[in-house]
Amino acid sequence: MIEIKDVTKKYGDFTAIDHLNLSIEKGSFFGLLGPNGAGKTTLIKMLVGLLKPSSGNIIIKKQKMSRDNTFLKNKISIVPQHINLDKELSIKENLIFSAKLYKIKGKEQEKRVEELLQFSEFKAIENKLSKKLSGGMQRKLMIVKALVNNPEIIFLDEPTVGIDVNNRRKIWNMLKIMNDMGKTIILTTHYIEEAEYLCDKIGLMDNGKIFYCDTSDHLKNNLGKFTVEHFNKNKITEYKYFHTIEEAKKYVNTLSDHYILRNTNLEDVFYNFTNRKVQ
Ligand SMILES: Nc1ncnc2c1ncn2[C@@H]1O[C@H](COP(=O)(O)OP(=O)(O)OP(=O)(O)O)[C@@H](O)[C@H]1O
Repeated sequence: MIEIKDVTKKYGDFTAIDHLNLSIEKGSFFGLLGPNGAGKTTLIKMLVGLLKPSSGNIIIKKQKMSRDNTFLKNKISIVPQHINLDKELSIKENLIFSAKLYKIKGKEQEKRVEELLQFSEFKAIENKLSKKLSGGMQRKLMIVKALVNNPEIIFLDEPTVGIDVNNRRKIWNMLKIMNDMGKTIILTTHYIEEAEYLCDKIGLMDNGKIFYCDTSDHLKNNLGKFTVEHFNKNKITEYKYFHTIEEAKKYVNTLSDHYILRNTNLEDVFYNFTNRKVQ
């Protein structure tokens, strides 16, 4: 459904995206996981036509994405990193305003807004001004707003950044339901748990490249399902990875220092490749 073909983006002399290739299938929930500055936002902006690649092509539904491809722009939606609500408008008015931008009018507009208010459980507080909502609720409203044009593909740039665990869970549940409804979802995150919980495929991103792309289980199993973390004599943490618990236990029996034996996570995979932490 989405093909990124040898895409590079330069800001002056600086290469933010470096000859990147990627395919994303219809109906998938794809995560771009990487630390600040990896190039995630730049890539998302190119995918939605807000930025032009310096070279290479982005093909969505067999069409080249560009700033003026209105056919494609009607099939997609973006939930940006910054709050894009009109804070002086109520929840319902924000949705109506967004519908108007897509030229959805009359009875169709009423029906769509009503459906979204029900789906999001905002109905009971539909007249509340969006500036009175908590940060988590504002993020949730941004996602609901992105559904107004009934998009096939939704791009979310760090959708739960700075949100407490409780509201994060609520947003995750909503995104799962949207994916179950058939929407293709692409999100960027630097939260390991978010990528692991939501995404069926994850691209590990650093320095403008996706250096590894697979399911969360494959990414972890290829490294070794079990991790032993221990402080060596120089007080430096060393990590060793094992495919079976028996191998891991055999190894810890040889250690005299303090150690932790645990399941491998995506942070380990990322660190093993880059020597850097995601978070
Ligand atoms: N308009 C710009 N001009 C120059 N450099 C930029 C511009 N936008 C981004 N960059 C640089 O490109 C690199 C990638 O930035 P980008 O925002 O895409 O990363 P990111 O992974 O989304 O990080 P974050 O989560 O902090 O947004 C960074 O080094 C950033 O400083």
